[in-house]
Amino acid sequence: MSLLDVHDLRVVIGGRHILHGVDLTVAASGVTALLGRNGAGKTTTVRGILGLLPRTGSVLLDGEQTVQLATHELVRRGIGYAPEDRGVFAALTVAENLRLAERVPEPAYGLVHDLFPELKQRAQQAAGTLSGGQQQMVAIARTLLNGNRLIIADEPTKGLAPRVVTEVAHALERAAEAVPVLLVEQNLALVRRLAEHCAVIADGRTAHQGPARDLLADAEAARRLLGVGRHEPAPIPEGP
Ligand SMILES: Nc1ncnc2c1ncn2[C@@H]1O[C@H](COP(=O)(O)OP(=O)(O)OP(=O)(O)O)[C@@H](O)[C@H]1O
Repeated sequence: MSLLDVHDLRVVIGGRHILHGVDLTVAASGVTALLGRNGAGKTTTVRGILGLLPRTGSVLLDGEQTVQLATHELVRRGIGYAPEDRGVFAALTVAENLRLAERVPEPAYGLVHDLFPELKQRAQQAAGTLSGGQQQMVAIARTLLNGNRLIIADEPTKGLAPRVVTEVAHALERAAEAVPVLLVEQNLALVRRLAEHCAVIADGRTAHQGPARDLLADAEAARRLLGVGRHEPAPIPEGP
């Protein structure tokens, strides 16, 4: 079953056609990975889905057309977004960052503190003094507060040390038990561990969709679509 069905998504920026027809199905549970080489159009796809860029095509959320909706309406309909730059307010505390994200009368702090006990311990710490991994946890935690139907996480492990990648992977794995996740990711070890389904974008269109396991097991396809294969990343340990 699918939660989000994107068909023929197109985005033009400054007269340049960035997306030429992206098709993407996000499963109603677990993690769906959005893959592609640098500059393929992954972030533009996410920003198009969220209405942060002018777009055409079809974006069905639970069967309902949303491509005409503004971003704040999509947020109200339950799409949570952890952007690539994390969007954390550095001068505010962890607690203040979370409070600013509250949209519902009873935010799910129980779930957030269960998944990220460190954020409870660091509630009064300025978010700018957190490590990259901890800031990423704030970004993911914000998406979990409001009972969202879908979380979109854009390269949550980018620039993080391997040990921290493991922590974020574990957090995402647990988050996906509560809410379906669309995960933009270049780290194939993380995709292998977390994602059941995947879509690959190349040059602004969908080049492949299917079970993540099948793509990662096909070295020739992975090399052709993702430019990887000879330097397999080390597996991410279970944990922590
Ligand atoms: N605001 C913009 N103005 C002009 N070109 C843009 C803009 N945003 C993205 N692009 C171009 O669109 C293409 C796709 O960019 P996008 O950021 O979606 O790729 P990506 O797959 O997310 O890449 P990465 O993995 O490097 O983040 C790139 O060629 C990029 O230079």
